[in-house]
Amino acid sequence: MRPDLPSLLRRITDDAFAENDWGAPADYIPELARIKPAQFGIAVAPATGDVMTAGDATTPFSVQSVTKVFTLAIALGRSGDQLWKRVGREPSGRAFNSIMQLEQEQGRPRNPFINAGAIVTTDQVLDQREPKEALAEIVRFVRAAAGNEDIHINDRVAASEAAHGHRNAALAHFLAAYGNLRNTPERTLGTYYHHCAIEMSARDLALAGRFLVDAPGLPRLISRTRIRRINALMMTCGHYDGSGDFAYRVGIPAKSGVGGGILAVVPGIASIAVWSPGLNRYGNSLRGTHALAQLSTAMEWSVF
Ligand SMILES: NC(=O)CC[C@H](N)C(=O)O
Repeated sequence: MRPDLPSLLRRITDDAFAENDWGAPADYIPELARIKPAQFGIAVAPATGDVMTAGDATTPFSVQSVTKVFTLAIALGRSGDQLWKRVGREPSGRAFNSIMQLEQEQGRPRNPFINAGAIVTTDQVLDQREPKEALAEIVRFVRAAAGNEDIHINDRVAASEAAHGHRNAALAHFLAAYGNLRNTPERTLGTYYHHCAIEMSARDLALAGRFLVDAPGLPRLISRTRIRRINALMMTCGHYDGSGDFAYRVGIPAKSGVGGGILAVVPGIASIAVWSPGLNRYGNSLRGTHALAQLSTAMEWSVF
């Protein structure tokens, strides 16, 4: 028998706080490095009924790479399958910020969820517009999905990343060298850092993820075909070189970010967000991954 969800969320949260090993926050973005690791929040937004939360579920955090899901939806909405000429749909088997593969594969990133692929997606969303117009579109989309007009970009986090963004700058320049960037590396990177610096709580993120659940009555921001495809990419590529292990342990489409957030989707059933800022060796939330494994096992939510 499946357990009662609110008490399961409380139990998962108690288990997280009983642990000693929280992992380490991202150290290459100074504004994120100083966040206390021992924090944990979880939220489940079911297809029908109210959102349920436990732990630090209303504390805002930097969603970082989780925004790649939203920018992908927007890029596909603006230019459809044209995007796939510039970026692939295969797992990379490499770290999110790997440079080597991009050179080997002549500037066409493996997928839209590694940094190189997300920089291309951002460039596509930017089109020939001013960065602030593209950012306004991204923030509007996220606010509409979450139903919260207060969601915003933390400029300090964006500036902190820009000041230390040598690897991303290298990736953007590689892309430009292979003719796979339409805007200057500086403009595209500035836009990319700012959308990565969107801040919201686990509760808001779970609500924002409902557009990928595909159930009657939920906000319909993109077509069903696109929902299915974005979920497929989240399943295969959402955790970088940890994607196989995540599918094995959790078994649902999900996207992580170095701010410690993970957005996960149980198709037709619920959107889930967890946040715990300490990361595992793949750069994915350590306690967050563990919590999702507990939740999907107890609820029998694995799609397999
Ligand atoms: N995995 C992540 O969340 C990485 C996002 C971060 N902004 C970066 O570009 O490095």
